[in-house]
Amino acid sequence: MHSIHKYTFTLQHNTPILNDKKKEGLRMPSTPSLPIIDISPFRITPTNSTFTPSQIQTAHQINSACTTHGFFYLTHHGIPDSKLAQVLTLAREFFALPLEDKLKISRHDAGGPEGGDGARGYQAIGENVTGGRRDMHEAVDWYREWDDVATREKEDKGKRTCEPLKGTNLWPEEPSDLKGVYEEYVEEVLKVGEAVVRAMGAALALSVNGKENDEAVDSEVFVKSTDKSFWVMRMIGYPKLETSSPASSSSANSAVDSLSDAEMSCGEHTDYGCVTLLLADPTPGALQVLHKDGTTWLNADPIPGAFVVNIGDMMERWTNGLWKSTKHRVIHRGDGFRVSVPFFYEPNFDAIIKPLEACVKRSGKDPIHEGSTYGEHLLGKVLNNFY
Ligand SMILES: N=C(N)NCCCC[C@H](N)C(=O)O
Ligand SMILES: O=C(O)CCC(=O)C(=O)O
Ligand SMILES: [Fe+2]
Repeated sequence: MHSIHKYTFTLQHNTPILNDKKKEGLRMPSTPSLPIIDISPFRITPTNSTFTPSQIQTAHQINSACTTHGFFYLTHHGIPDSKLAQVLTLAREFFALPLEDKLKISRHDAGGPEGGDGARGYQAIGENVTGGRRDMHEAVDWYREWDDVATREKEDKGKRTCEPLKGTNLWPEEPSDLKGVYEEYVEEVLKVGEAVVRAMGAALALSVNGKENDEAVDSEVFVKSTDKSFWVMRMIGYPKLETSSPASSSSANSAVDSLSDAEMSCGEHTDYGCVTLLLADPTPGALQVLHKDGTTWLNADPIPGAFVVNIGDMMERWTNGLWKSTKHRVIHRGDGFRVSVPFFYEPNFDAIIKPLEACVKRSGKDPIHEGSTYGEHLLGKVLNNFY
């Protein structure tokens, strides 16, 4: 297949980024790249509880990817390339509009029934914060409509306020076809998310069950907890960072880590929920993934037609750390304006997430969390996300 050849070519250029300034110019020995996983065996809802050989193969690949990197490429997901291209083109067209037009869907007009600041809507450059520092990107966030959240009556018992997540999604008038295309995209990508968490359930069951555990993992556990996924879709625009530092070279290998005040397109973070399905334009070197060694950053350059997938905090909690929500960041010093559209396939807002008993045993560690709802975790994050 000609496409395989293309993938191999791309991955050979997935070289580690050096952190130590003194090593600048040297090349590290090649570090394993992110794996490529074909999800097609899990796109069909199972009719019985046994896995096919191709499902078992995919499940093993997922277990290995989630154990080592927490990141992988996903192919054969069923969304046509033309649709992916259209989503990115519309994002680019939106961000090219004058600021005053983009502010027509500002998040400052979106919060809850009373209006005011919310998490839904447009966020201008410098408004997003990661790790206490401003990010150099602009974005629009859409969430599952709040009216769909099943058991929200538990809210506001003096402990939390869901206000920032209430309100309705804000859609731009221009480009005029953005809303229709994106709403259709949400439907399609939700199915991909479901296939991925079904495969992850299988992966966990196959790797954990039958290994001196009293309890087994229910391979459908993630599907059940995401059947009303409180998803988030972000449309992000990244201007090229100014290369103000002398250490910065033309490549992504600049010793940016030694410059504690270096500008970030998006500072290092983990994602919050289950599974992130990232669609990004072809700009190389921008998205960087922290290697297991804790110091080396790997480029997660896009592969045409594939999603970059990573697991979030709730997966780490469920598996009691067997799988890690890996840190990543964006430093865009490449050419042009970069756009990406991550889709966060998350648990239901009120799903209680605690370490699975079988995973606790398998990990040989105490439970890493006592359990709480995904909504609580999300609110704790969202409230610190804006300047
Ligand atoms: N749902 C997710 N992952 N949204 C994007 C998170 C980007 C990092 C965020 N500013 C933070 O500080 O966590
Ligand atoms: O734009 C990207 O490549 C990744 C963005 C990201 O990590 C996020 O929004 O959580
Ligand atoms: Fe992220």
